[in-house]
This record gives sequence, C-alpha cells and structure tokens, in this order.
Amino acid sequence: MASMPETKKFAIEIFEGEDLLVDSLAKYVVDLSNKFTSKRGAFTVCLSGGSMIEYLRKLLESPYVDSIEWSKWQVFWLDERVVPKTHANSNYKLALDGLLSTVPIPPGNVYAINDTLSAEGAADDYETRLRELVSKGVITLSPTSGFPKFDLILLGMGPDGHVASLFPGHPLVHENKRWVAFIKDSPKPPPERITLTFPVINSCAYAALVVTGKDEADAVHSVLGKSENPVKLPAALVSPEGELKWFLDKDAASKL
Ligand SMILES: O=C1O[C@H](COP(=O)(O)O)[C@@H](O)[C@H](O)[C@H]1O
Repeated sequence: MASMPETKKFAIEIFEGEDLLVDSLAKYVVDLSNKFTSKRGAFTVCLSGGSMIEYLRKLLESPYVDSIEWSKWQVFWLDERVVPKTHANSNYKLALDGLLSTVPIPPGNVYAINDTLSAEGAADDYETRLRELVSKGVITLSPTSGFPKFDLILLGMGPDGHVASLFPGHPLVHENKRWVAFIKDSPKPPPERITLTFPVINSCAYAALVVTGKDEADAVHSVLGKSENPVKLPAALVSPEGELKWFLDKDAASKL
C-alpha cells in the first residue's frame, strides 16, 4: 500500500473550505517562525510554486503579519523553473508578487536561483550556495542524514502526485546524493527546472503538504487511503525526520 512508513509521524487535517485551511496554515507558519527565531535567531523556510503562495495569503493579514519577525526569515525554493525571474512561470516571481514584496525580509535573505545559468549550472550553483550557508551556520545539517535540515518545507502536490519537481516514474525521485538536481524533461511545463531532492526534503524539521481540489482527490487517496493497487507516488515519499502535516480541503480528501 502506498502509505507513509509506520515509524514516521504525520498528521492530517481536513478543512470544510479553503478559507479555514489558509487560516490554519497561517497559524502553523507563525508558530514555527516564532519557535525557530526565538530558539536560534533564524527561520529557514522553503517555498513551493503553484498554489502555495495563494495558500499563504493570510500571512499578509492581521494578526499574522505583525506576529512574525520577518527580518529573521531565510527564504529558499523547493523547486524552480529555469526561466528568467521576471517570467510568468517563475516560482520566485510568484512569491515576490504575492508575498515577499510586501514583508520586510532583507533581500540578502532571499535565495533565488541564478537565472542566467543553464539547468545544470543553476542546480550546481544553488547546491554550492546551500553548502556555503551550511558552513556559515545559517542552515543546519541533519546529524542523521548529513543533508541540510530546513526548519520548514512547504509542499504542494499536483494531480499526478508530484511534489517539488519530482514526478512519478522519473529517475530523479531516486536521487540520493545531490542536494539540488536538475530536470530537462518535466512532464509539466516548463520542461527545465531545478529541485531539492528527497534526502533534503526528508531531513527537514517540519513539512506541510497542502492540497486542495477534486482534481487531486485520486492522488490523495493513493497516498493516504487504503488501495488495492498501490502506486508509490512522489508525495508518498515525503517522510521527514521531523513532523509532516497534511492540510487538505474536503474536495481533496473526498476519496479518503
Ligand atoms: O510545478 C509545480 O507544481 C507543484 C504543484 O503545484 P500546485 O499548483 O498543484 O499546488 C508545486 O508545488 C511546485 O512548486 C511547482 O513547481
């Protein structure tokens, strides 16, 4: 069955509507931001593209916006499309327009990919920069896995069960050495992307998987439900050292 390994902890919360979900997600992010900024003076968070920035919209509203020490945020991307930062397909542009341009995060704490490089070059460059930040103590390293340990990774899931730019049946799903990998044949456009790999995703302290809508219901069922013919979708491989929480609306959870 395509379910989470039994030894790992995860929680599932199902919300009547998207408004309730985004409110709860905002509280969850604020609590973690406060936990890590008071513990070590920094909060390392990886953003996804797609719907995620829209799901984070409540962070810009009271009381959440004033409860966050934005200057302590260190912002990364779980995956990025290899397009200019000004392009409509850029996950950076999505986050800049929908979140980052409105809050006082120092520009030096926002780690966009280098959009002047090829997919290979951008992945190498991003991994090199992550390694530098580990050596400076901005990002911690998991003593268990030896991979970087982000405080929070925010994941979406496509109807095919992909997370980040890790697609069903693609060899990148099995990458176990690289921190950041590139893909040139993404089944979802645009084809060229870079992505954090599963060992990095699964080293994080907290992960939230946020899924809404009927189109995702089959994949949610395949990952979390009881299935006669299990297929191990990428979302089923999200199994962090820390805690995983699924935020689902009732449409996404309709087949559970
Ligand atoms: O292409 C991508 O898709 C996934 C899922 O997007 P969603 O709109 O279905 O939530 C996203 O998480 C990823 O960052 C993005 O590059």
